[in-house]
Amino acid sequence: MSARIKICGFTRPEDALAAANLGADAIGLVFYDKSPRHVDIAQAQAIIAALPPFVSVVALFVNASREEVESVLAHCAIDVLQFHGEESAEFCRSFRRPYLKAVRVQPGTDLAALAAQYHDARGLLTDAFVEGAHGGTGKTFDWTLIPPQLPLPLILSGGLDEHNVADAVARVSPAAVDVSSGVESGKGIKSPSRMASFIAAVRAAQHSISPV
Ligand SMILES: O=C(O)c1ccccc1N[C@@H]1O[C@H](COP(=O)(O)O)[C@@H](O)[C@H]1O
Repeated sequence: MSARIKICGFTRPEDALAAANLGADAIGLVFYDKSPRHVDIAQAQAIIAALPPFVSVVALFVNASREEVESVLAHCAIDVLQFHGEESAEFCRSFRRPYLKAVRVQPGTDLAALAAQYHDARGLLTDAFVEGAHGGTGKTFDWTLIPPQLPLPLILSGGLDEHNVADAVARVSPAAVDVSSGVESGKGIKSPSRMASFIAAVRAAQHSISPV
């Protein structure tokens, strides 16, 4: 299986369209108002309207209220929810949508236990633990903290970029990778050339692991 690619934190329709045209499988929209990549519903609708068919739209939340999540779902064509805070499994599954649970990994994080807790998630998304931040920091973490066998698909994120993603794919064999800062020219502004290099690096790493 080739690693699927999600690029997160779009604020402009033209960047999301460029990502889709370059081959991204999914784009992420950040509904967290403390993020420099935050979008409101009108911005999200414009970004989604620019996309071609068969590109998944992921809505990212950090400890949002039920009403906030439901409002986004009511107004935007969202395929997958991504929860980046301390949301319970019960809360995540209550929307009856595919969801990803993000975990900020540090020594002692029990990923196997978290995979059991969020067993109905579409994947466990591993990000770097950075004190005081919920994600999108551009920091990597120690990938050896990821157990070799997890009962959920692993989505690797945290500080990935065009220079380290091939190594990450070769070492961790994730089901998918997720990147935000590492393909930007400024906060919330995605660089077409960095996105192209990132996607090419993932594909090349995959090809060297399984050439057919
Ligand atoms: O992108 C953000 O601003 C953000 C804010 C709060 C929580 C998560 C956020 N982004 C997600 O963080 C990871 C890692 O991002 P990076 O590549 O290290 O910048 C990724 O899953 C983003 O979707």
